[in-house]
Amino acid sequence: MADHSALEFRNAGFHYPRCDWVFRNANLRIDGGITSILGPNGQGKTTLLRCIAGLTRLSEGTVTHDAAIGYVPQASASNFAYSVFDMVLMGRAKKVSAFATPSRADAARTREILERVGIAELATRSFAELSGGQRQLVLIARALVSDCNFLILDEPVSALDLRNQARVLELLRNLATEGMGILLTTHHPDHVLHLGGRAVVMRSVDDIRVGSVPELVTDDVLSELYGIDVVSTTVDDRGGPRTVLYTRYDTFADTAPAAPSLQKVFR
Ligand SMILES: Nc1ncnc2c1ncn2[C@@H]1O[C@H](COP(=O)(O)OP(=O)(O)OP(=O)(O)O)[C@@H](O)[C@H]1O
Repeated sequence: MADHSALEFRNAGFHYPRCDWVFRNANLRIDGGITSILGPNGQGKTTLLRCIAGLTRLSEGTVTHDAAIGYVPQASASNFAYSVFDMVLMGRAKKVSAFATPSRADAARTREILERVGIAELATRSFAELSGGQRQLVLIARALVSDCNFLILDEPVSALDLRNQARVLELLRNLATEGMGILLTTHHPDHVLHLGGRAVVMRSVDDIRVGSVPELVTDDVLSELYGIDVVSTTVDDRGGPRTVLYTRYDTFADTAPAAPSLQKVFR
């Protein structure tokens, strides 16, 4: 698996028809390893991902990459009556020539990935009848079976219970160790600390920062980004001291969202 793929935005901007810019003047380089995108609701995380994956065309600027991208959308309700096995097998479509049927090797790879994602027992179930969390795991499997080398995931754990969140985080870390590039959006800064690597912080239309997680994902940045007090503390974990985040939910009413003073935090 290649470990040198990079995604690059130059002077990139996007707006929906007859709407304001979602982002503009974005210059970002995202290398292999794990990169997590943080930003408030509606800031443009999904739009940015879709532009990087080539599913949505930029309004200005360029996006370049040399990666085979696997895209995992947010899991949503579905009427697809396909079995889970067939849904995942469809991820092989690019590998199967037109009018050909999937080979034994395609089916074997599908079984292997179902095992790896921990959903082998769902193989014969109808995708339409799955829970949101189960669907999310199936969509991850469908991207992986394409043998991509850069996985782009939109809120991959948003519908998952704690154990399945841990399962997906572990899977992403292992894939990154094997050389897969990982780019994800999340509303869980604690997951970003756990994953390490790099972060993209979407602060405003023309203020998108990239940096290492320790440098960028700090109390001050998070508090100003979400407009609520977030404090980090150190706990003794089995592996030694670990930084964890504590959100002071009771500060909701007295904290202004996204204060302009964020500039000083980034300086
Ligand atoms: N099809 C569309 N047409 C017009 N505006 C859109 C469309 N899709 C999204 N938007 C707007 O673009 C902005 C960015 O949306 P996007 O879904 O990328 O944000 P996000 O950061 O992923 O949000 P969330 O965290 O809530 O998932 C929002 O203001 C949203 O209302």
